[in-house]
Amino acid sequence: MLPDKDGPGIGGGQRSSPEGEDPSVSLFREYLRLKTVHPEPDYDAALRFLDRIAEELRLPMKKIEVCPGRVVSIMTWEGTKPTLKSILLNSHTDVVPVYQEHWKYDAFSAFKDAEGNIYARGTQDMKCVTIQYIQAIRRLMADGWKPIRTVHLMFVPDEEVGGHKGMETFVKHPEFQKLNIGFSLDEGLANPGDAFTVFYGERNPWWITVHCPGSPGHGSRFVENTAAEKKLSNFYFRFIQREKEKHRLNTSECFTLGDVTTVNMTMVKGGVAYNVIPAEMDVSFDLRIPPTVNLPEFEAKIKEWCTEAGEDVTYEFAQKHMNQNITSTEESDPWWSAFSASCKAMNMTLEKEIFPAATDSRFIRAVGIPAIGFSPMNRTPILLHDHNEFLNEQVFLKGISVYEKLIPALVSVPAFPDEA
Ligand SMILES: CSCC[C@H](NC(C)=O)C(=O)O
Ligand SMILES: [Zn+2]
Ligand SMILES: [Zn+2]
Repeated sequence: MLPDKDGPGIGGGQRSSPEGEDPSVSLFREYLRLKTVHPEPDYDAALRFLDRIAEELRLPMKKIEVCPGRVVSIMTWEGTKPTLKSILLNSHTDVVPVYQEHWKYDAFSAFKDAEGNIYARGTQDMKCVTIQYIQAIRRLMADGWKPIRTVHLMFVPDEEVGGHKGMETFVKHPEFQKLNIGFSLDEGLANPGDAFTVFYGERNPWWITVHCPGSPGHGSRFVENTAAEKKLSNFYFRFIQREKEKHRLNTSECFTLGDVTTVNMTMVKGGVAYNVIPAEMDVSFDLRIPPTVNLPEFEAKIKEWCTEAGEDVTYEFAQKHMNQNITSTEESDPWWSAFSASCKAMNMTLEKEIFPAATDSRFIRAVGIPAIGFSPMNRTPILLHDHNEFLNEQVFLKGISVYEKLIPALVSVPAFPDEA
């Protein structure tokens, strides 16, 4: 017996689904209620939920504990030609914290308003995509369709805190090699217009802390060479004044945020009292650098700005991604051609961009696997990490139909000469 087309199959039964609601929406809302929120995500709840789905779909589920308490789980739908390269459908299970006082509803209640807008942390980033993959697979199974290439649904922890105990470590694991992945899909962003955005690369995240030592003393005196005044501000202005990037972004028609460098001062530390000049001030920056920028040259500039600010000014990295691989979106590329043709057949307009922030796709691309960032949400404001994150149920449901076409298109990419 095949799983039911929409609702849970064996052992399922619709759980607490409001009258008349699409079972896919109910499943989505159930997943949104799991508190996989940092700093202490309830990953066990997510694993129990995913175990149940694997049972319903009758798919084997592999679990690999990449770090203590950090499990990557993989459901595998074996293809009829399992030696061919597989398709990875990746999603992260964690979500970022909320400022509950700024939300209209409880951020973990998955409240649905009269317009069908579902409010919860993770509606856009990226619990929607997880459930859309699952429900598309469920429908394809119910139709009796069989994949040629193997499909892996992967669920990873800790994307929101840099992926060190998640995808970054897992791509180096022998179990990752065994998956024999040829092409990967992962998260993208909503698009407020009619089009859908697809991401073929990402800016490199660099998180830097600059240490500025200085002369201490009494807060009432003229003190030379203080940490804050002479060094920190020197460095900051050198850094920011050289950034003409906002102007470049605003004056070029074809640029999006992913094409320019951004620098933001995000943390300042130092000082013990109003009247004690601190012996050191530390300032941290979040830099995002497009794949076209020469990274060693960029770092040389940072070094120079430090030296100009003061001989003893130093810096250290908390995050330094160096790989600049991008995924081909040439029509001659078989993966892209299958992806874009399938979207065209669904009358979807695609806008190709560099992702302005960072996702786990950067680790996938870094090991040489093509990856596209795509969350099928159009006519939706970009609200990831924001207050009142929501997704409309109709947009969500449309996304399932999109994957129902997209997955068969990707698994049907003919064997490459080296796969035969
Ligand atoms: C650099 S690791 C943190 C990942 C996070 N991703 C997103 C999509 O917000 C970010 O870009 O800040
Ligand atoms: Zn995300
Ligand atoms: Zn996020």
